[in-house]
Amino acid sequence: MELTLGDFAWLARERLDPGVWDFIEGGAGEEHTLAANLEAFDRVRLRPSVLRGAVRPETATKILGRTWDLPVAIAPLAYHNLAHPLGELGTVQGVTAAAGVPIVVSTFAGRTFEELAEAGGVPLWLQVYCMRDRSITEGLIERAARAGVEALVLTVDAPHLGRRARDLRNGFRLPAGIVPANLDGDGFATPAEHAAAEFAPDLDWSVVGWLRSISPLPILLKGILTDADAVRAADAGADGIVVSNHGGRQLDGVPATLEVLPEVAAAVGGRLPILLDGGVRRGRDVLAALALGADAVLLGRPVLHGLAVGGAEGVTRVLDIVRVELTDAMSLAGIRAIADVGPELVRPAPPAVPRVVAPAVASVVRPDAHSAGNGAQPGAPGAQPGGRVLRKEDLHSSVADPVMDTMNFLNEVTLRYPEAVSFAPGRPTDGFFDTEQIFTYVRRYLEYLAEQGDSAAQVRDAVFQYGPAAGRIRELVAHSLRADEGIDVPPESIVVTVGCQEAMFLALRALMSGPDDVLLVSSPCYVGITGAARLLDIEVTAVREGENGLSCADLEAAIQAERARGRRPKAVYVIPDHSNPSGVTMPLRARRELLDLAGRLDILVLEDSPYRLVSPGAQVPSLKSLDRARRVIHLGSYAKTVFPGARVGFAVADQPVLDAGGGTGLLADELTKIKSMVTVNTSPLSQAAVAGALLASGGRISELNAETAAYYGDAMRFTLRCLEEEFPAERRARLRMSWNSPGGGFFLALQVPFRADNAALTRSAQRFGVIWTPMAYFYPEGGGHHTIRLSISYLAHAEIQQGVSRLADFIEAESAEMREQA
Ligand SMILES: Cc1cc2nc3c(=O)[nH]c(=O)nc-3n(C[C@H](O)[C@H](O)[C@H](O)COP(=O)(O)O)c2cc1C
Repeated sequence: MELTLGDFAWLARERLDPGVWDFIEGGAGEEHTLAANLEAFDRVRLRPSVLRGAVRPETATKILGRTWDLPVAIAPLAYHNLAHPLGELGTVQGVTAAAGVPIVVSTFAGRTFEELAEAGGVPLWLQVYCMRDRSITEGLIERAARAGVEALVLTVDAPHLGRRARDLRNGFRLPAGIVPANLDGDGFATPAEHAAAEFAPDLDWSVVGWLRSISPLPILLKGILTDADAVRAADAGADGIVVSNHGGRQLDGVPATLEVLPEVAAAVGGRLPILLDGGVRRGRDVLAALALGADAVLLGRPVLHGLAVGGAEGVTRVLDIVRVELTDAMSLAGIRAIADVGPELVRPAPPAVPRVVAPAVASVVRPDAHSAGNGAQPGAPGAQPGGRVLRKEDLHSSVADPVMDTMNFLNEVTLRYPEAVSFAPGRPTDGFFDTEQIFTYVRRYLEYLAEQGDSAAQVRDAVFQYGPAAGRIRELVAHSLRADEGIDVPPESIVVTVGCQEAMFLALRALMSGPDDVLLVSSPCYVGITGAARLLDIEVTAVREGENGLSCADLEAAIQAERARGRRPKAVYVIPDHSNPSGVTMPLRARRELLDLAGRLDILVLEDSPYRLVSPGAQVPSLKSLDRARRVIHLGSYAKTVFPGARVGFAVADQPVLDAGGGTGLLADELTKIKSMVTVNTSPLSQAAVAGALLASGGRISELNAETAAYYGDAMRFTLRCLEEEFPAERRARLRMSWNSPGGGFFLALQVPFRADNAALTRSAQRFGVIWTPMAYFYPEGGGHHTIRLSISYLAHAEIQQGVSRLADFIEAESAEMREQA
């Protein structure tokens, strides 16, 4: 059961399309003002008077000659039908059932004034945006007045709409069929564009006189934030003002409305009624606003939340909650009637603490059931008002880097559209996992230790205790590398890591020693390496990949260019086999050239190759196996070959390191030192499981994966066949699309004529039930906007077939839309 308006917010979020949720919830800029509105109310402390006998407080109040059941009206909100098909009709019905309070109907209402007047018994006011073409505004006001509207609320803070990042990121457009019911014309689909074209940008105070000249209705000005403007409003003849920052949707950085209220109230000195909106979420917030000088408040987003959750009844419940909370607060504070509320009710506010507001869908983890039910405010699950809150800008800049957020959006889309076929996850198929295997593997390893002569206590400690930082299973890894890959290195040159990600991190930390050091990467590039570089403040230079992976000529040019700028390119990172994300494989000749270039230009090569042994057929020799000059640091992973839950990877770092005293060690020793301060050691239990798998296959991980590799190979071929069938040559040419045909790995790259960004992905998931990864995520220097990454590893044939067919519908629709816009 919903007990607070916060409960309604959570539920609404689950029900609404993410783009619509962001449109409703979002604010301008970095949403500081949006957060400030809420936080200002959080900081208010009330001073109750006890033993006042206030048994049943009276909540009615009189505004502009009319009695309201509560000092609360409904703020103008465009297009209620985004929240519920009933639109404003539901709001009117819901409010009528709850309380006699006015509803301010937006210029952009989705229902006609006539319908609304017919539907309910509460006063309707009209919110007015003044258009460049005043005859439109005049016509709107006349029509509203004929339908019985009782007051005009001119919005004065919107010469155009504020820059709302969420809408821009989402490419938000009003869904088909959502149009203003009381305006003629078109071009409404993108509210910001429409406003820029149609709103009068040059209004001055004379607009009040103009309104007065065309309508006898009371005029309120909405969007006043300073004492000076409040006085001007009174002088210009306004009948009331609304202290508002448009719910944080216009100029980001203006103060919370509650903060400016006392100064405005003092300046107005009772000449006009003062309404306030922005952040009212509880009955006690109403009391706080009244105590600080408002005559009433307007309720904004919570009304849409109620509508989304339960239509008209939802709106009734939202208002009921406000009424119950207000009555409760009045009664506990010893207040009998609204007229008794005065400044003595509030204590001076404690200092501001930044507050978290409902975050953009693009960057959140879904609310869990726990936080949905406990009345927490949206976006701040578990946040304690007054507790320590950190500012993001005070944290390391990497946390605000889009590269760190890329996968969140994908996860969010995947969770939101569980029915969609997803070509996004690069995870291994579950088909070959068997829970019993883990026990078998661990047992196998422990038996091996005993066979090697370890005592019972040593065997026990091998899994129960911390282990050596460099790893316990280095001999087995070395043996397997020799047997499978022809990589012949001593065990001491190996460090067993927590996944390959830690191996990358250690290698970068050790190699990159100064601000001029540069890491070269291919572009597109796996985000794990660019993310690790970002965490370590390492500069990355991207080199465009061709059909055969990195071109050595381009790489050489990039290295020389960096050197010419006084920088030190130290290493290049490559995935030479069936790369993530592009699926590209470097031919043998290119590998030899790369090693030659590394020698000539004195750089190291970081080779990451997780897909080799789960790909069908013979593989091109790895760079490390061809490396005769210890130029290659091989970064290994058992995620695809054994199982990702083990989180076991390794680095082969056999490069000698000389110290100042002339001593020599291996780079692996240095990585081990760093590791001891990062993860101490890789879980011995996980190492035991991986070691068991290595032992079970005599070190030949390729043999262990023969069936798996055949499965992935088959999935790749089947996907390519489905693409051929869906897009025969003629259709492919018409749509200007193409794709590559990797012989293994998990990924392929599809070129499309339209922009394959997050907005397109959302449309694809929502309307066509198919999810993919925008390749642009993987371009460190920007680009890839017309490419899609498809992963084949996780889907059965039937899903692949259905997914490709949905993809075809999506691509047709996007291409048609693109043609229309051209
Ligand atoms: C989805 C949405 C649409 C809005 N549409 C309008 C509008 O058409 N005209 C207007 O003056 N204000 C509009 N506003 C601003 C509200 O009237 C109000 O100032 C704000 O929502 C109050 O803050 P709150 O949502 O924190 O209660 C809109 C706000 C939202 C959230």
